[in-house]
Amino acid sequence: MSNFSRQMRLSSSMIRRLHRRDADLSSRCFTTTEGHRPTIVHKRSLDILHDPWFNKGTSFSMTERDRLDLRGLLPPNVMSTEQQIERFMDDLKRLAVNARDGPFDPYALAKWRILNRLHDRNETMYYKVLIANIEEYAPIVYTPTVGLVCQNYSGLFRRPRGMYFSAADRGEMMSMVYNWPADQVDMIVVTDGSRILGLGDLGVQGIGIAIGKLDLYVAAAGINPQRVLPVMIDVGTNNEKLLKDPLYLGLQEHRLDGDEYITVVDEFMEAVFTRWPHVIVQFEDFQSKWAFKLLQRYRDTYRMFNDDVQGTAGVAIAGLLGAVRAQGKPTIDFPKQKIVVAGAGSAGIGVLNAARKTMARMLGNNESAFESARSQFWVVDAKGLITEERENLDPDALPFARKTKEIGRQGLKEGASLAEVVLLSAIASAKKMDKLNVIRPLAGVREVKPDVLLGLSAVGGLFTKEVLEALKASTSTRPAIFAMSNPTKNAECTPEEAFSIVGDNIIFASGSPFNDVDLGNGLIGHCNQGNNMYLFPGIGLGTLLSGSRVISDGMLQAAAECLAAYMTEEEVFKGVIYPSISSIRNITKEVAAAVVKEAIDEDLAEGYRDMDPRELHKLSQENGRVKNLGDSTSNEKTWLLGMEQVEELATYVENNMWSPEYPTLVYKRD
Ligand SMILES: NC(=O)c1ccc[n+]([C@@H]2O[C@H](COP(=O)([O-])OP(=O)(O)OC[C@H]3O[C@@H](n4cnc5c(N)ncnc54)[C@H](O)[C@@H]3O)[C@@H](O)[C@H]2O)c1
Ligand SMILES: O=C(O)C[C@H](O)C(=O)O
Ligand SMILES: [Mg+2]
Repeated sequence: MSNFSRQMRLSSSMIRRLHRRDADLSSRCFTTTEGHRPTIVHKRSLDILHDPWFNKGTSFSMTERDRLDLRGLLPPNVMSTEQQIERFMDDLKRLAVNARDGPFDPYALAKWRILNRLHDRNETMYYKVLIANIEEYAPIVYTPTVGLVCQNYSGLFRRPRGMYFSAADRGEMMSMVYNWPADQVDMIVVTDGSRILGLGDLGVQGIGIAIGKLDLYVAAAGINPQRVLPVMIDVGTNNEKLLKDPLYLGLQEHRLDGDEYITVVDEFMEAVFTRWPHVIVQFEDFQSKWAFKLLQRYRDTYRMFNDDVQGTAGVAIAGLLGAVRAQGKPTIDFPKQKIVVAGAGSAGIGVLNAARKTMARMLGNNESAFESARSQFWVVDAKGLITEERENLDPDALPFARKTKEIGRQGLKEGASLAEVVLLSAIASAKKMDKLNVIRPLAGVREVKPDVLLGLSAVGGLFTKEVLEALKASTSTRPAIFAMSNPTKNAECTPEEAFSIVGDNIIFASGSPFNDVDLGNGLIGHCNQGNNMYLFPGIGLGTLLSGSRVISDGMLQAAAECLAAYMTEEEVFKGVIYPSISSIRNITKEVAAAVVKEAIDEDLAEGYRDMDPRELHKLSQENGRVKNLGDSTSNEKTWLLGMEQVEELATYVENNMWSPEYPTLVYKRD
């Protein structure tokens, strides 16, 4: 029996519940003076939802949803009209509240609503506005405002966007997927809402993040908006507030777990790849417990990747290499960097694995190189420093657990606080440097510190004054602070705090956008945005245009290298380690070209539309890219800055990017 047919067995209690609710609602809400006489409609599916005469939004009963091909096009919870009005009124009143995230924009949510209405009315115009003003509006349609949107989604929900596959749809997904009106879908971003940015479990409301990511796919990667599909897999929520909220739009059950959970996601994958065999699925904001498992489960069979694990890793590597260059050192000095990472979830572990691999490759790519690279990291999670003494240690974090022997020598212990680790890892690194006869000022232990402090903890303000003070005593010529957690209020520290406490000469990056800091005397403390938005659109586009069946480690590595090489020496020296978002379309084009090139080199490229693999191969031969990161003889020239342009491929990519222009329309009878 296939996975799919195994799931044909619906949860009967769930069905009974939904039908009971249907019956209640239809008797409550739709008895009019016209009695029960039905209205004949000549439309189905989205055409009904987009027609103000017939649309009932979340009030369509389950039987109507089935009859009118609406299943999956609405959040699963059927609402009464009273509930719909209550949601609307709550939202209307919320306008009076200063709805903002972070200190910047008190009108962020209002701007989102206006843009969203334009999105509903006229997609071409919406993307024209977004692309032309990407610096101003990316923070509205994407991080950080998208976090606020997800938190308030029940109130903000108007016209549905995307598809909802719920636990109650088990056994139905293969047919439901045909309710989506587009015959071609290139990109799906799917979430189960279990870890939305740093805001935790937001259940069905997490659909907002899939919508925001796909907005960037259209704006940055030029994916045709008619071929993107945001998806919410609603397997319930463990958010007690949402479970009790009568206006919540999702399934009000605790999350499915174990095999039950996996069979739902399996069925979804089977359904979408059956209807759209060439689609690419980006997994987004799954709690780490599932993020790694699902990635391992699907990555060799399907065209998929996990943005939080793999996209973030690439962006972090590019930034870490930028920080090395900003110190005036060659990138091959990266393996000497001492890095403290706060957060060992899907993002933190993704970054650690990629950084360790990159170091090991630079050191010769053998076992001792891997071992040596391991000792460059100190990892702190909610329970403090991770060591091999930790009980029930997550297997994904195990490779980074410090050894008992080492921590004894370093004066550290299992569970040591972040401030202790920042201070004491610095001492350890000083001792090692001493042994290596590297001259470092050792006047007092506080004089030495790690080179990098990187936060992916989702804990706002984690880099306290004490932690930053500890970092201040660094011997690094230019310590780097990556406060990568989102949204704004979850950032581990602000750039103001970092520059004012640690000093003007630091490198600073944050996941959400902050303004640069005026350091006085005409000096600017640059705030970089270290966000996976610089990579995921190019990874998706490159995969699409190469026609690769899978997304290999090499393709991800090529994307990261391309981003790292994007910045000039002059820029990194000024502390600018990531590009401006205003050039995101160009960056994405370059990243996509690098991904296509790698797919060709690995013999994975199967072509796209008229471009067959042979043609692609010819294009990539036009001018090759020197790629030498893994070479033990690599030096600055052959790695990174020796990366040649893949111009022909970049032109191929550019020619396949959609731009928002009105097409001429003509009418043709079916
Ligand atoms: N900038 C980016 O591009 C980017 C990309 C992915 C994730 N993120 C952000 O990173 C954060 C984490 O994402 P995730 O998927 O890894 O989440 P997660 O829930 O899987 O992991 C969070 C980790 O932080 C640890 N943690 C909690 N409290 C801590 C504390 N006081 N000190 C140290 N560690 C602590 C937890 O133990 C866990 O290991 C989120 O805020 C997310 O928005 C940013
Ligand atoms: O969504 C973002 O802004 C980045 C990242 O995917 C996150 O989960 O925080
Ligand atoms: Mg994410």
